Amino acid sequence: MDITTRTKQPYNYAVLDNIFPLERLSELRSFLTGFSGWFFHKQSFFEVYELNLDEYEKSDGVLLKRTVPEEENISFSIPSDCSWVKDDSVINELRSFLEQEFLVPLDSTCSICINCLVEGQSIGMHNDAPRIGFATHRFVVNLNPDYVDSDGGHFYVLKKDGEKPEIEKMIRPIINTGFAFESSPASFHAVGKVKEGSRFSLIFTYWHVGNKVILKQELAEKITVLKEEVLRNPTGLLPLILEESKKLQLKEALYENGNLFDYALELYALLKSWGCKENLCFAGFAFACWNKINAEKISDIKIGLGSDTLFIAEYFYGLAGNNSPDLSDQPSSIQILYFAHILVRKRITFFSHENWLTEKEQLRGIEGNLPDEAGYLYNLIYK
Ligand SMILES: O=C(O)CCC(=O)C(=O)O
Ligand SMILES: [Fe+2]
Repeated sequence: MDITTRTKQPYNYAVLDNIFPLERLSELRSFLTGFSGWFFHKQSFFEVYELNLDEYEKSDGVLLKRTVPEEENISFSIPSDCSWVKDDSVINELRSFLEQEFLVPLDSTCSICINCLVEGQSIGMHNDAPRIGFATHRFVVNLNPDYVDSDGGHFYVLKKDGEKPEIEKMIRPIINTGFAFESSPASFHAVGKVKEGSRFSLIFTYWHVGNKVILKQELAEKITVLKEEVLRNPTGLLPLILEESKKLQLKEALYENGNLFDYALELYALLKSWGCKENLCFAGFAFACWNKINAEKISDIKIGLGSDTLFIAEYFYGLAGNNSPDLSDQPSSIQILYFAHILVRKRITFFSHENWLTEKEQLRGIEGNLPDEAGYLYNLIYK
């Protein structure tokens, strides 16, 4: 494999050549030309035909599509001379490349898919910025022999600081060239309209170990459910807090990519689900509001909260204001609250390797003081 471009600007990416033995890709391309099991995938900014190889399993050398009830009497298979795309050796080699190129640890999961864009189709500008549990790194291999510029379907690396995107680099989707990149809020790219023939690309998708796909269920969905549960049956001080939140218009207050009310309530609900004492859970809620509301309003939210709750919240607020607080000599209640705060923010921020490293460093040594459920998440994200 040859690296023809390698850069961190405007985001981490590499342009590649001679990725696989050419015959392998030529065989795959010939097969795809006559393939009929495509899935039409349309979204606001793109329209493509997709072949999701995750739905296929190796069986006697060929790749067989797992049957789904609605397709009981159709079966799709990919011949043995193309089954190499799902070989562990291929998946592991590309993973190692991405790990070395971008200096990140990647999870064992890999998702593989083939895109086919026919005349008139394109993929509009997007960045694939990873939310919790979403893929973080991708390796795209082009599959088009005899490609000429008039075929269209160029791949564009885009830079978007302000309103107007600029073309940073154009890549022709010529067979055995490729593009590897790290998804982030800056990783804008697009595929121009196909003008002639069909444009195929083979895409390997990977996840950073700190943003594993199961975090969607284990964290994002769980937190949503927990929040709904506490709302359905508000006990203790919660009814009062909900009333105060309305007055404070927490739902209207933006926080990261969400609002302050959701963040505060999720923090409360997560701490509660870990079996934390009510005062610690409320301290979580109070802390979350501290930053965004003015001093007089804080006194409103103080109504009803016990002094120990306020003490924790106030103390924690001071601590969290410090960019890299040393948590190791803090009381365990503060460590737990800090960890919950990091987790809840994950749902409303984008994953980044740098943030993950900082968190890992900050949270070092607190593991033994976490409740079981929190310890499980800690291991899932930082181990
Ligand atoms: O099909 C392609 O060439 C690129 C698709 C894309 O946007 C991606 O893989 O993130
Ligand atoms: Fe993309």
